[in-house]
Amino acid sequence: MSATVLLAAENESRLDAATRRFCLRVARAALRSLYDELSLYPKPGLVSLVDNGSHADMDAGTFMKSLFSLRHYFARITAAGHAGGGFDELKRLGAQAEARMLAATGGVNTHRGAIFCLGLLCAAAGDCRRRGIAIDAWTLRAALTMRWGADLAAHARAPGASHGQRMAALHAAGGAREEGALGLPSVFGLAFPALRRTLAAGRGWRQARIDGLFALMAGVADTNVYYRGGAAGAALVRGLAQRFVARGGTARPEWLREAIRCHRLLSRRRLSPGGAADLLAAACLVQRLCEAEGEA
Ligand SMILES: CC(C)(COP(=O)(O)OP(=O)(O)OC[C@H]1O[C@@H](n2cnc3c(N)ncnc32)[C@H](O[C@H]2O[C@H](COP(=O)(O)OP(=O)(O)OP(=O)(O)O)[C@@H](O)[C@H]2O)[C@@H]1O)[C@@H](O)C(=O)NCCC(=O)NCCS
Ligand SMILES: Nc1ncnc2[nH]cnc12
Repeated sequence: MSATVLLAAENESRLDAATRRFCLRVARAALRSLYDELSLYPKPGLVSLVDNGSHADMDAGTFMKSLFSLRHYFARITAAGHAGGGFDELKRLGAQAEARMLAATGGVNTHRGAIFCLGLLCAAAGDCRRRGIAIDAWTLRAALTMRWGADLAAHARAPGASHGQRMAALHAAGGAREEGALGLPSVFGLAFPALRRTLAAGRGWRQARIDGLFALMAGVADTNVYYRGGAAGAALVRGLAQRFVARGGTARPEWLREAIRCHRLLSRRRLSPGGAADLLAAACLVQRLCEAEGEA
């Protein structure tokens, strides 16, 4: 990826070479994080490189097309955060990215939640960089809430009839909008700590992502699950994940067998925790940004 190609449409003339390299580094970390999520198996009901889980209209190829279509977006939204861009600017870039994703996938929504959550994290990284602040989980969250928190709260209250908004009204499930308004609590408070704990215990990146995903499924109001399975489906997903976590997650030798059993059960019921998948990718991005800062 060349910097000129990635950032051609916006900001290019205003960015110095070091900032441009920074935006590209963040964009690469975002794409790798989406791949971290896609390539993980088993993921209950979700698409992976192994199978399509609960989905008839998408497979790993659809996700790869979607991922590729987002490569310019993550660099641009990082640059927008760096330039002190307001919420309307971030929303505009996100809406463009959604349109590209839908064009690339033939109209299938693969990454709407990820465009939102990872986009906000990229913008927050840009904001930290502009202010000369080291990037870590705390500074990213602070940048997000201080810079765009009020607009995100208003965005969460806006009326509308998306799947997410209908589920929020029916089941009091917050979904992506509430996540954004509260500064991505499921990323910073559930998934990222789970990733860190498993890595600190020496169990490796695959197990870390599995523990991160189950922590999210146990704790998140995923509007995608409500949309497909109603309150009973959401309770089933939460209950399975809570049991997996309570038994020690991947610390137990039987974890893989149990995770595959959950995957088969949710796939049979056509339940898909797509919001949790997007939030897992966001937590992977926080981890990757923290690692990159450590190496810088
Ligand atoms: C804020 C927006 C993301 C809109 O959110 P809203 O809730 O109003 O709208 P939805 O159109 O329903 O999309 C929300 C997507 O967010 C994911 N999600 C769900 N719960 C959570 C959660 N707790 N936290 C984070 N993310 C969550 C979820 O994405 C996954 O589901 C996809 C499939 O969804 P869907 O098409 O509904 O499902 P199917 O079952 O396949 O439906 P059928 O095919 O059967 O019809 C899956 O691939 C995941 O991606 C929801 O889809 C946002 O749109 C917005 O306002 N954006 C502004 C632009 C922007 O992003 N700007 C950048 C930063 S400001
Ligand atoms: N791997 C996946 N399968 C289904 N929906 C998703 N949304 C985001 N990632 C997903």
